[in-house]
Amino acid sequence: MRQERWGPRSLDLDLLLYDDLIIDTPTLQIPHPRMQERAFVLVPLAEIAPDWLEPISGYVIRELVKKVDCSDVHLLKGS
Ligand SMILES: Nc1ncnc2c1ncn2[C@@H]1O[C@H](COP(=O)(O)OP(=O)(O)OP(=O)(O)O)[C@@H](O)[C@H]1O
Ligand SMILES: Nc1nc2c(c(=O)[nH]1)N=C(CO)CN2
Repeated sequence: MRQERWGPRSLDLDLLLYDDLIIDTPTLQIPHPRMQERAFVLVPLAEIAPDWLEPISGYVIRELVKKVDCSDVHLLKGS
């Protein structure tokens, strides 16, 4: 539970992609509408699924990650 939008909460699950489906309902949007602008989503996603097509933009993840500023996303030391 959390008190404010984008504030701390115990668990946050965001569904990013499901195959090449596009779903747009009041309670579920897939692809996640803000994934394209989020380096903290795209950088790790590009590690595991670089060739996955984001069906709204028509770009694969390895291309989307190049379009955002990734300077704040770092691997933790030792990983
Ligand atoms: N792809 C999706 N993944 C997760 N929740 C979704 C998705 N599409 C729609 N929702 C809806 O969004 C609600 C969660 O909204 P919430 O305000 O917690 O977003 P958030 O995770 O804080 O921010 P953001 O959506 O920007 O990552 C869920 O209750 C769900 O109905
Ligand atoms: N760094 C970071 N920023 C966010 C995150 C998140 O998981 N990490 N989740 C958000 C809403 O889902 C919004 N902003």
